Amino acid sequence: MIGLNDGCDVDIAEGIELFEIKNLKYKSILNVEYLNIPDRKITCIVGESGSGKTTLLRHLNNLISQDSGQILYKGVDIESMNPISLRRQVVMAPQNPVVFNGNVRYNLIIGLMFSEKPMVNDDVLKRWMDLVHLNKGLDESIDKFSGGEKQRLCLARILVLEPEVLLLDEPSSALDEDTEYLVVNNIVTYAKDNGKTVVMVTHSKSVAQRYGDVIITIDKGRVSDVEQKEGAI
Ligand SMILES: Nc1ncnc2c1ncn2[C@@H]1O[C@H](COP(=O)(O)OP(=O)(O)OP(=O)(O)O)[C@@H](O)[C@H]1O
Repeated sequence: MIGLNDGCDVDIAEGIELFEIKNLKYKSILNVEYLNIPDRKITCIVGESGSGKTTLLRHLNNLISQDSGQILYKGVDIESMNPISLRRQVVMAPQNPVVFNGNVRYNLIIGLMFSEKPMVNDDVLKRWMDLVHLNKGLDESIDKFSGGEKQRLCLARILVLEPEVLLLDEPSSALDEDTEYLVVNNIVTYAKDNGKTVVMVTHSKSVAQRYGDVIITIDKGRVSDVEQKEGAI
């Protein structure tokens, strides 16, 4: 059942905090006193390997629950929200792509099949594939896909769902630099044009500088820096 506090109908002004994190502690991995993530902006999370970036991202759609503290989404404590309702609005593309036996079409629509959203036709699927520069046929088997192709397939599967918030964990880690820029550029452009919020973990400082409205640096589980681009918010 979708609860009253599921955040679906709450409309907030662009740039106002979409997520607010207060005194979050998780094992010895995360210790975040305060952090906010603005609505309809591109927030990049950077930091050394093992600093806690993925763990922070996984908290935002309640894939992990904090030991203490609070995360608010549109002012609502996510612990009080129906997790399914939350994850329909806040969708994560994990670092290691998950693919399913079958063809490209099946891999693209499998998320839709479990959502309450209407099915889309092949033309729409092809448009999402173009957006992530995946030049494959919908009937092709994914058996022989490279790591980078699987990664783009997974990104397209998330985009098909058109969620309010895209949590992207190293979305271009398996891509060469040129493809990385093309794909990230297209996703960012789509998000900006359609009022979506992106929270992206990236190893690439240049990607963060180029696309992030806000750049959050995590160091040993703590927020060590928040850079806000001039005029971004
Ligand atoms: N479920 C868990 N239980 C215990 N330790 C964990 C768990 N998940 C992650 N860790 C540890 O927490 C730390 C942070 O992991 P996390 O994956 O969040 O880092 P990261 O900054 O995303 O790293 P990378 O850039 O290498 O992906 C690491 O030391 C990791 O080994």
